[in-house]
Amino acid sequence: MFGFLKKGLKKTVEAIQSTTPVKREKIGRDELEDLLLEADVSYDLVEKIVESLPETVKRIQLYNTLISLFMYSAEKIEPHGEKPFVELIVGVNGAGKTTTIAKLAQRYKSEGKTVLLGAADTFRAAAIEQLKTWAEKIDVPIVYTKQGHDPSAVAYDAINSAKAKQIDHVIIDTAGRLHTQTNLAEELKKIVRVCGKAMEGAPHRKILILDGTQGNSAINQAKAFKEMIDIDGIIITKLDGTAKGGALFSIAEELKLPIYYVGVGEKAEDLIPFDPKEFVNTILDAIFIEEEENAVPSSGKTHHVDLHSLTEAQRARLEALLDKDGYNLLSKHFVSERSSGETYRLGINENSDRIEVLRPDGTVLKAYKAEDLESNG
Ligand SMILES: Nc1nc2c(ncn2[C@@H]2O[C@H](COP(=O)(O)OP(=O)(O)OP(=O)(O)O)[C@@H](O)[C@H]2O)c(=O)[nH]1
Repeated sequence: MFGFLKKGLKKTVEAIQSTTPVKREKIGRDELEDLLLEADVSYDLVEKIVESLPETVKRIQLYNTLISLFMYSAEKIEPHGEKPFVELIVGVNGAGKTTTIAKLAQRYKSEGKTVLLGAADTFRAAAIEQLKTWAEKIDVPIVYTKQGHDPSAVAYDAINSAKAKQIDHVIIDTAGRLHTQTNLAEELKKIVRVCGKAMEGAPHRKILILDGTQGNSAINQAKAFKEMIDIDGIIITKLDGTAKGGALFSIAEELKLPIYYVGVGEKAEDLIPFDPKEFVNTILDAIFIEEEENAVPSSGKTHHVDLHSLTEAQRARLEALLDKDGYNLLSKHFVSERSSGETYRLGINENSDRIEVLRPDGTVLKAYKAEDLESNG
């Protein structure tokens, strides 16, 4: 799971690292302000975050501030009682609604649940076709009608069909645009009412899909949908395609809604549950040296290795082992050894057979199994 979010935040992490290329234990407020803006956290929120922090900020202090922005985190709603569990998906055209519906359906299927789709974006023929294509691809039933027909009727039929067949989940697509905004609001409200008639309590979740590449500019659009119908939570798509991942902080804070999932690619499996802790830590990993590794002294006798004396193969292996960040950090400090007199070192620990990257004070930054380096060396 961790790897998936990391992949989704790759561009955001790169944006942060363009401002702060070397990881550290503390960061100054000004620099922090720059990197948060670079990651598309909204200006007002950046001010608010920075104001609450001291002049130099430690990882744990920033963690506490950032995590509190996600206090509207998602409760895990377990479908309970009567089937089906009905989800209504709303959002503007192009936000990734159709793809996200397919991803959700795929997720439920992989959990052993049955799913039925409702194509209630009857405004555009292409929307119906696109959802039908996905339904076929992931092999789930779909209820649809002709373009221009009543979308509420589709929602009603979808729920009834699922009730009759004892299907676990119904996911209903809706239009992202109609002739006017008022029409859209009326249509969505009507669909909600009709879902409630088909099944008490439905729709169980009204989910807004936001295009992650829009960053903060998606907030006003989200507020408009929130006013139309009472949205329960958000899914942010296309996180992989943007350096604006920091906008998730502003989105969560401004809308006071949980983020259920994030989309990190175009394939059906590229939808991952949003975990605020993992999100904050991935951002912090781009800035700070990992906290739990702080101040762990090296144990045993360490035999230092000269980076420049490694063979090409060992170097390549080391680079793969330490990951780019670790290797770059090591090389950078190693090269500057003579000028600064302080260097991060690579050591082979004779007692534990570990390879250790040591800070200038002798504490361990990272440790790896020695055999991993030697096997290919
Ligand atoms: N990279 C990436 N692309 C995505 C993601 N989610 C959706 N897309 C792409 O975004 C484009 C728009 O997605 P759709 O699902 O067609 O959007 P929509 O909101 O249903 O659009 P309409 O059908 O026009 O309402 C498609 O090319 C998708 O493949 C994601 O998480 N990552």
